[in-house]
Amino acid sequence: MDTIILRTNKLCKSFSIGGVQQHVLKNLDLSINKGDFTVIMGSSGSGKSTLLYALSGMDIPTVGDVFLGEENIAKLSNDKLALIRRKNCGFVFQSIYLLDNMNILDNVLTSGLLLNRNKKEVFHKAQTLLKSMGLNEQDFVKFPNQLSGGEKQRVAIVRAIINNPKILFADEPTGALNSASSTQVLDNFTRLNEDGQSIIMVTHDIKTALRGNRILYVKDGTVCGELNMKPYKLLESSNRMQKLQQFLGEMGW
Ligand SMILES: Nc1ncnc2c1ncn2[C@@H]1O[C@H](COP(=O)(O)OP(=O)(O)OP(=O)(O)O)[C@@H](O)[C@H]1O
Repeated sequence: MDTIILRTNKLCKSFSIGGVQQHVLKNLDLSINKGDFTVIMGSSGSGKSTLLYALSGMDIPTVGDVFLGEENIAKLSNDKLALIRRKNCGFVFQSIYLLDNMNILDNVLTSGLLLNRNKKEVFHKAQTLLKSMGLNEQDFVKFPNQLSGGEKQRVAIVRAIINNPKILFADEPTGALNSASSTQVLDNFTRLNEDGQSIIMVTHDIKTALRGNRILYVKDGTVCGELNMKPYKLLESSNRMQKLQQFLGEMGW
């Protein structure tokens, strides 16, 4: 049976601009299963990033609940929320926020040591993960401005997973990358998911979305449709593309 790791209950998010309320998410009920590679799609401005931020505790809903396991993260103090987020959530964004004054290894270690004080263990894990992402030992002492965009994003993924997050959240992680670098980054997401990592990713890019096994479509403040597919490696890509295009067509994309 599927295990639900994240669940919303009547999730609403509104913004007030100049006294005018904009209701972006409206009574949204959603469950995310452990091990899924969930992709959130929808037209520009439909609320994809707003949903991702509410699901991950990066932002607080206006009304409603978000259960991460048993914990309702919509109702926590800022301090408690920050701790829960650090323990359970990893983040990868389109803009790559590495610390420019630290080398690659230190960027990863800084995150790892926030939760694990065993320096030797964190050091070993950081090196292993960086290598598994295709980075060489010579790269470890380089600074972010000495790496390509794709290499930097792979470091950002390592930093996001160094503390074994329950869920890896990604917002357009290949949005700023060229095609070859995007493929490398996506191959790493696929590999992590095959190893059991639950992933929730926002994208407007079909090639990126193909990596998911569950595609959610956001429209009118809610999830108005979903497509379930076999994991990426188990369903041939032309078949996958056809299914996704048909689904997106039905959704009015
Ligand atoms: N902090 C904020 N303050 C005010 N309005 C906001 C804020 N964040 C988002 N919005 C508004 O909420 C709506 C949804 O934004 P969101 O970024 O979630 O959309 P999106 O589907 O991710 O769009 P895109 O694909 O263009 O990135 C937009 O109209 C946006 O202007």
